[in-house]
Amino acid sequence: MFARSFIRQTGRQATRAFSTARASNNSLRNVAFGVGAAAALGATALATKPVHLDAPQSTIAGTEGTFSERSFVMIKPDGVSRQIVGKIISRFEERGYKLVAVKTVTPSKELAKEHYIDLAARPFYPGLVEYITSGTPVVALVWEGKDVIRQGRRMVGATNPLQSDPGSIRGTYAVSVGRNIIHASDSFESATKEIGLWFNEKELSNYQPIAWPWIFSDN
Ligand SMILES: Nc1ncnc2c1ncn2[C@@H]1O[C@H](COP(=O)(O)OP(=O)(O)OP(=O)(O)O)[C@@H](O)[C@H]1O
Repeated sequence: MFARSFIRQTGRQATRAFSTARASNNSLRNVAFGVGAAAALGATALATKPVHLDAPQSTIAGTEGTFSERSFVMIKPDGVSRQIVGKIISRFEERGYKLVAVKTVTPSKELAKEHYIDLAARPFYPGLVEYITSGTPVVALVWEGKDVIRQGRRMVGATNPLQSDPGSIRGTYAVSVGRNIIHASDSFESATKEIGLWFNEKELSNYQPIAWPWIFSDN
């Protein structure tokens, strides 16, 4: 009962939170669009049916800004080789995030290059591809929950572990920027690209963790 009402409530809250966040940005544009639309549809349309330009984005990364948001996280070969996979997974589980997919992958050069394609012009790119394709596998993960992309990045810490907060994953386990243990999506667009690159839809699970009402409810 509690869980069921939570699911209904979280859906409403997510919608509400999303509408609030978007409302201020979009109100002027909506008014402008609404006036144009009203001319086309007749004045009644403007009075009774608000027109929204930006619907929440829904992709393989869930719906941005809601409880279904997903992030792609990868434990890199150094994390696997150092046998801290369980510790890293525990951090996300203990925070309350839902594990939606997990697998070990020994990435091909093509996959590693595509994953880091935005960095192709950087001098460290060839070494980065070598590192990710060393032959030791990575652990590819998808996590789901409220604000998981932003919070995931905070939990991972700054790119250079010497600048990562001490409590973060990189700040706890890493020292060198070239061996920084873990990757996490940095935006909804990146999460969409990365989850789609490493997983197909059928590999992503859909279930309700029993503790979620205790983790995500707002009063
Ligand atoms: N100066 C560097 N020397 C060597 N490797 C680097 C350097 N800068 C970044 N890298 C590697 O490239 C990865 C991608 O760099 P990016 O700038 O996208 O940081 P990030 O988003 O924190 O990292 P990631 O994408 O792995 O989560 C880093 O995690 C690190 O492994």
